[in-house]
Amino acid sequence: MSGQKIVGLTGSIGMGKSTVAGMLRDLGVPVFDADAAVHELQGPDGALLPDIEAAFPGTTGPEGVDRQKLGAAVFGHTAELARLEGIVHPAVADMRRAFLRENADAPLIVFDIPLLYEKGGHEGLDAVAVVSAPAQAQRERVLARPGMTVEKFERILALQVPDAEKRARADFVIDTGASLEETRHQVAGIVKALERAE
Ligand SMILES: CC(C)(COP(=O)(O)OP(=O)(O)OC[C@H]1O[C@@H](n2cnc3c(N)ncnc32)[C@H](O)[C@@H]1O)[C@@H](O)C(=O)NCCC(=O)NCCS
Ligand SMILES: Nc1ncnc2c1ncn2[C@@H]1O[C@H](COP(=O)(O)OP(=O)(O)OP(=O)(O)O)[C@@H](O)[C@H]1O
Repeated sequence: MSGQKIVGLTGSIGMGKSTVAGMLRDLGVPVFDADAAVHELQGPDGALLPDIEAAFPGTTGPEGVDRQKLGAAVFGHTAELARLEGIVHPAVADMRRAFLRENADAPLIVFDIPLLYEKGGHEGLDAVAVVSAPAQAQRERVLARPGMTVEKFERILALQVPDAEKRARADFVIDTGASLEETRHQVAGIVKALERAE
């Protein structure tokens, strides 16, 4: 056995997961970013463009997937979202396996998986860390994003396992409701604890 620890990092929309992933990388922890994998697969020359165009005509172009258009086609539409997931998720799983092979020697690695509790993906994880903040902070952060509307935010929230349930199921909760420094401190503490644990 290598003794390597694999930790899942998750959290609902706008909770600060990407920010925490950046803090982990700053500490030298390799982080697999499922969202970045999706962007690569859907970007210019992305491997999934032909399949997505066939399933959702008019949603791709030279720049890759038009995320506004594809989002409008799937968020709030169960069958369409399931169809898109059937195209995207197996390809992401392949990229995750490749990442694991490339980082076989790291004592601690993190899988940043936005939909860990929604779609599964616990297999092979030693622990799960949930990034969380008060609902009001989440709402303000998300609604400040370009292209976001209250309607879209609420549709996405309805698709996600509630924050309270994520917190209850997690091994670690990282609170992003206070300052970035406070969050950085929590992240460093968790990394230390995991690297020490046998
Ligand atoms: C439809 C797409 C193109 C819209 O892109 P857009 O940039 O507008 O939104 P983004 O990806 O940032 O998602 C916004 C929020 O919705 C959530 N969300 C995305 N996909 C899903 C889903 N399948 N189920 C529930 N929530 C989802 C994200 O976690 C995030 O909190 C994109 O979300 C997509 O391809 N989704 C399907 C693939 C998938 O499941 N990705 C999630 C990570 S593996
Ligand atoms: N203490 C904190 N920890 C983390 N993020 C914070 C904190 N305070 C403020 N923020 C801000 O909150 C925002 C969180 O956005 P981020 O992209 O990290 O969220 P996310 O959970 O990855 O979102 P999504 O799931 O929608 O992709 C950032 O703009 C970040 O600067």
